[in-house]
Amino acid sequence: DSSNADVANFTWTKFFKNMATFKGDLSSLTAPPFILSPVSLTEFSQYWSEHPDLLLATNNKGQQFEPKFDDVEYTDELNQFLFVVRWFISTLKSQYCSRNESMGSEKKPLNPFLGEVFVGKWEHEEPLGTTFCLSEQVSHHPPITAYSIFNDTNEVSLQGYNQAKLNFSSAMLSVKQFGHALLKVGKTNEYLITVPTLHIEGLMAAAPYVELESKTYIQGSAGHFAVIEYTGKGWMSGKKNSFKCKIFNCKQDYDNETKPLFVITGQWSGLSTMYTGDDEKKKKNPKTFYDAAREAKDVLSVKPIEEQNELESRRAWKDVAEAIKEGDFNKIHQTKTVLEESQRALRKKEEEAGHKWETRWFDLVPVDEDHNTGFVKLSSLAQLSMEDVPSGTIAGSKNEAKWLVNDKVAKHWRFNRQKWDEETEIKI
Ligand SMILES: CCC(=O)OC[C@H](C)CC[C@H]1O[C@H]2C[C@H]3[C@@H]4CC=C5C[C@@H](O)CC[C@]5(C)[C@H]4CC[C@]3(C)[C@H]2[C@@H]1C
Repeated sequence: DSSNADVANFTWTKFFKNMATFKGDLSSLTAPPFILSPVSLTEFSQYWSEHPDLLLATNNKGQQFEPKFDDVEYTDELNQFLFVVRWFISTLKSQYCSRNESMGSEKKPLNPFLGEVFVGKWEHEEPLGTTFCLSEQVSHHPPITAYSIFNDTNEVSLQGYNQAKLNFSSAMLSVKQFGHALLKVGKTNEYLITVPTLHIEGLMAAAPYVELESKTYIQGSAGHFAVIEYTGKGWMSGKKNSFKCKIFNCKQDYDNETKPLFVITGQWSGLSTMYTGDDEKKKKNPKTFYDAAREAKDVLSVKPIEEQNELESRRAWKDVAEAIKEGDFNKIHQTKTVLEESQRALRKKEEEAGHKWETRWFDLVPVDEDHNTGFVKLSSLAQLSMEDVPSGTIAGSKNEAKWLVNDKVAKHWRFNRQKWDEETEIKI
């Protein structure tokens, strides 16, 4: 009824007023209740594998990638690289559209507390075993989530971390992503994947949704290099959620503007088509690469709340999530305050006892001590910055210099498998 509409309008305008001065991260964004999501940001790590079959298919074990083009010379590494690109494209709809699908629009996720964890698994038909998902809020100021998704049976493991820096300018909310993903397949093959800048469209229409911009780079340890360029509605392609992916034998071929081996174009939230580098211009011999709309996602299985540890997200946020689902303003505020107060008390106690919070399954590793991952090698191959700058920043670029605060050694969050193996309290 009109009073509700008035409330909604009032909060939108009030919201824009305080957004106009808004800078920074999730915690300082005060949003009206109807835009709040009952889901914590720690849960977003599962969006890297809601098609676990495509993640596991990256360990292709010599299998030929389909669709196959007759005039291309395939190697096992090239095939594997194509499986990696298809898995990555398949993650985007979950990452950036799942709230629109489940709640009608993008919403503001719950801002995880330090040490909050979210764990679950995908159980597969034999012989594919189980894929585990671990997510941990390794920092609260600024909010940083680290994740690890691994399947020992199939020898595929993904790890990474994410920090989102929000910036509101001229009624547009833009989001710079920091961090990256590292995929390990089998004993030796590794892939570095960067994450794109995004912005929120539809804010004025009170139906916000994510549009991606800029690029993703994928660098394989065998040399293969992919550049994925994102565009949206009203840009060149005219359709929202569009991308063009060019695949090369190596970064140098991209730099020298050598014809790509393959070109993939379409929508990451829908249908995409694959061509060889020769055929793309003439739109000759197109083959379906992936159809995001057709593939049912495999939802992560998570323990019932009563079996969860107090640090697990859905248990910790249970009362707040219920208040949000009820749309009960006061109860949201009251239940949030309870959680925030208990966190503040915990921090104070730590301070008095003189001990810092220990992260549980992830370590913050200086880049010159990062010997357990291929990050340094892959970043060098792709000539990407290893500094603490937005994901996908080119090494030595003006952009890198702009974001560099001082010459401190960059550190990156890394999964410590031994800490997980020694975990006794949190079960999946
Ligand atoms: C009243 C308007 C209002 O409050 O608007 C809030 C809007 C919904 C916009 C702000 C929020 O939008 C959310 C979108 C979130 C990103 C979505 C996907 C990802 C990918 C994932 O791998 C890492 C996290 C990331 C980048 C999310 C970060 C947080 C975002 C930007 C939320 C905004 C607070």
